Amino acid sequence: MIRLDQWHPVDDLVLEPNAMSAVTMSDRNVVVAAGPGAGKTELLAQRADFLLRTGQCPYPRRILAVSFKVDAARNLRERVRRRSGPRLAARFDSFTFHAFAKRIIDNFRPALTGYNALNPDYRIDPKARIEGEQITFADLVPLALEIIEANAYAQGGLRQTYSHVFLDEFQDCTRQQYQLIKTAFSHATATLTAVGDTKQRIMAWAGALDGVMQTFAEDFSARSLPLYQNFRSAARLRRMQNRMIARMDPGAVSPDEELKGDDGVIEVLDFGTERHEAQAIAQLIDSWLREGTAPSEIAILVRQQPHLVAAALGSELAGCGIPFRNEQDSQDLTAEPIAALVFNFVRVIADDRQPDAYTELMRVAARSSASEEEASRFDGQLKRMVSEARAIVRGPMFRNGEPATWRTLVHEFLQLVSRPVLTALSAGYQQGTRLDDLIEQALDAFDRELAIDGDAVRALRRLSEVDAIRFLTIHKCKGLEFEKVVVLGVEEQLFWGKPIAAMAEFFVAISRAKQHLVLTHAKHRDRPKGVTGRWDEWRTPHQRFLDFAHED
Ligand SMILES: Nc1ncnc2c1ncn2[C@@H]1O[C@H](COP(=O)(O)OP(=O)(O)OP(=O)(O)O)[C@@H](O)[C@H]1O
Repeated sequence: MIRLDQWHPVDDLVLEPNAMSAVTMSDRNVVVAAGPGAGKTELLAQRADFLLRTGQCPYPRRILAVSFKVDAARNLRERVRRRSGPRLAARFDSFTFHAFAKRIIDNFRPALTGYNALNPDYRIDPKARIEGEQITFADLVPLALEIIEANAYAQGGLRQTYSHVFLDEFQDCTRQQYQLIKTAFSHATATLTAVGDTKQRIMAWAGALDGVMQTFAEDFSARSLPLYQNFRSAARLRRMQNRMIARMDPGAVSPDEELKGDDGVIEVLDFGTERHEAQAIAQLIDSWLREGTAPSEIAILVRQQPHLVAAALGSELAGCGIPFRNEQDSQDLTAEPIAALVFNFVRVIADDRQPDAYTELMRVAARSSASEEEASRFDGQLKRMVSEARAIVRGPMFRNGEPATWRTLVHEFLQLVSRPVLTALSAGYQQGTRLDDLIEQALDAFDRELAIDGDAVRALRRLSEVDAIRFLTIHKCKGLEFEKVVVLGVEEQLFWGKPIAAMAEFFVAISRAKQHLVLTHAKHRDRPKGVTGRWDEWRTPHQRFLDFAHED
């Protein structure tokens, strides 16, 4: 532990005065409002380090951080681990609102009564609620709230556990989520730090509370500390963001002299059809990769239906052998330890130059070994299984794109690892059919990728977080950043709805780019096969948004 005056920002980061005050604030709630790339998430990571290292969060108490998306929660957890090391980071719990609510339900489930009572092995299913047996994601926060409101033990437990609470992307907090935080912590000893940007408020349709940052400041007597920097984007990109800010929140505009410079690229590309668009963007991506840009630093953003809008680009990239991940379904899945285990096993079988995957496999799979002798026996069994499986997939009878064989091999491997080890991978795996559902989802995701070109190694690269470029909806890209961003389809037919909401989404999309932003539109997009709902073939560029790209 170090004294307060001995603490310096980790990695020698220079923090602007308000950021430094927010990071080192000892006993007051704080709300930090700032634009994209201002370092709000970084501020939380630095604050975690300050609190843990100086003992402001005294052992055994913990810090709770609540985000909206799985990726954002993981991002923050990893930043704290990198900054503070695993020992201190072990007292940092970074959850999504859903995961936080589920924890409360799992720990205090007997407090739920009547229609809300749940069996110990209840399931979560997006489709429907079945009394006692199954709830939907939308039920998680209200049920957790009911527990906290009614049960003094639950309330006391939370308050004793957490001395500090962080709220990331707070502008998108819904009424129920806010109520949960307020009920759990308002009269408590916990100190709260909320960060957000009202211009990035993109969840209004899902009930994000209007003016929640202001409400929080009043309810929690929080000190308001705005930030002014943008550490992410190059000058040209910042000027574009600034032109949008002038429209969305004139008071937050930066003075021109702070945004001078020729750094950064913005391109607006106009195409006749989605096929021309796909060919040109695939070529552009190919040139970026050849120049040395890492695949994980390239993102394709689409407002809605990325699997349809970006389908032509997906085929074009597959044709060029460029791995990509459509994160409509895989983003949350790859964060699951069981999916990582399944993919690592297939990786080791399909490609024998994967020492890291093999080591990871051993690390996870050998957990049940009680003694060295047992570990070495397990090691032998695993080696034998891997070499037999490799022989099968390299044998003359095996066609690479044959999903059934891969499934059998994976199931044999999981059996060897044993059920208790698998269920110990994550707290939720003991419950209901969650573990088996995730195994099936991982295998289905692999099958889908395998069906593209029948090549298991490429299928895995597409599922990887490092080797593949990412296709994301704007909602999924919140809080993330990339060197190169392509916003596909800046068209009236995609950016429809309430103008303020559509503008906020466009703002979130363009502000993810560090260096290079490409905005596209096509005049015509063929109706994809099998789509019977609304689909406009003829498209109009969203001129108002595209105009922000042009310097005056
Ligand atoms: N004080 C700092 N000095 C240098 N770099 C910083 C600093 N703070 C943050 N950064 C870097 O700037 C980038 C943006 O930071 P961060 O993601 O925390 O911004 P944010 O405010 O959460 O953005 P957004 O709201 O757009 O998601 C990151 O790459 C981060 O590492």
